[in-house]
Amino acid sequence: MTRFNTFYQQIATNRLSHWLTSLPAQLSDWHNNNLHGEYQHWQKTLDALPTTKNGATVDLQSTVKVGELGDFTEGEFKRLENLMKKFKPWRKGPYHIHGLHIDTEWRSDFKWDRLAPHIADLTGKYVLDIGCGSGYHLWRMRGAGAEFVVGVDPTQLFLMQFNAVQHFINDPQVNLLPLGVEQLPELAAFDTVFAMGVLYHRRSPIDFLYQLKAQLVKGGELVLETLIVDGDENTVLVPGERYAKMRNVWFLPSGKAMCAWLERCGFSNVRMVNIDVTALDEQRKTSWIDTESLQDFLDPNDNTKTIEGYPAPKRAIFIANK
Ligand SMILES: Nc1ncnc2c1ncn2[C@@H]1O[C@H](C[S@+](CC[C@H]([NH3+])C(=O)[O-])CC(=O)[O-])[C@@H](O)[C@H]1O
Repeated sequence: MTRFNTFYQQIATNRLSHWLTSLPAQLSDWHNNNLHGEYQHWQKTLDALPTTKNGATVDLQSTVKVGELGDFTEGEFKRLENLMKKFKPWRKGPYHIHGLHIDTEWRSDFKWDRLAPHIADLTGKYVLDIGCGSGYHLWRMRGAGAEFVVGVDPTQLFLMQFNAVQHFINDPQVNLLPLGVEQLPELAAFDTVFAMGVLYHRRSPIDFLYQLKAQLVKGGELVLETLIVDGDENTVLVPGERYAKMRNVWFLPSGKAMCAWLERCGFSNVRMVNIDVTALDEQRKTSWIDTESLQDFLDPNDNTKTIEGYPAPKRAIFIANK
């Protein structure tokens, strides 16, 4: 909880101070009633991570990298690797921690490279990443100059992975809170809001778009990334029980439909800036996950289809202003 106390102190004196009316009660309720069965175990793993004595160099501009190989003794390095493996599956990354390459299932840097040329300059900005996973993109936002970076994600293992990386980078301007988007009050305080890979998990996508808008300052920028299908402004796929073996997938609009939804919700300057069919080098099985990956989610005889026969994952990035 100490980490959240520091966060409360920080926001007490910045433009997020109004969040203090609801956040401490929410997070203490989370801590008292919702901790994952493995939480205490994970916390012990975090506490056992080795510590560097001297300040390490941090590179967040082209990668997420802290320190160098050789900063730790061989024994400490082995301990670092074994402890980090206890937080498997590592889905979003990669991370380079004192020479340890956490080769995650996803190359999240590919997504960052696709969006970076199109977004407003983040220098000095307050940014929010909704559904941030382990927080890979939070670090890249900070690397791009953001002044204060907040991520929210309800999956507690991802909070642990973030805390493990934060243990080494130690940047108080980057924070992850264990909250779902539906738990956010209307903060109207962020210059840029990112919502990537989340819309298709929401049962009410239009309500979701209003929730995102409510976090932005007037004129602020939304960066939304989601799965799309081919079609016109009236095309939306609602898959059956599973899509690419995922159970919680609801709405896959066409690019045109997604733009129309954003406009209908009152966003302006709506544009689709990138379309990309997910390739097998972006999402793949590595030694940092024990589960299946994209290759297993596609039709083995036709990689243009999911195993259920739907169009294979195609993702698009949308930018709009409040
Ligand atoms: N109610 C919710 N509120 C907020 N987040 C949620 C919610 N429910 C689930 N999530 C979180 O949304 C993230 C989606 S993953 C995208 C990660 C990153 N953004 C990426 O673009 O690589 C993509 C995928 O798994 O398909 C997960 O971390 C969930 O815990």
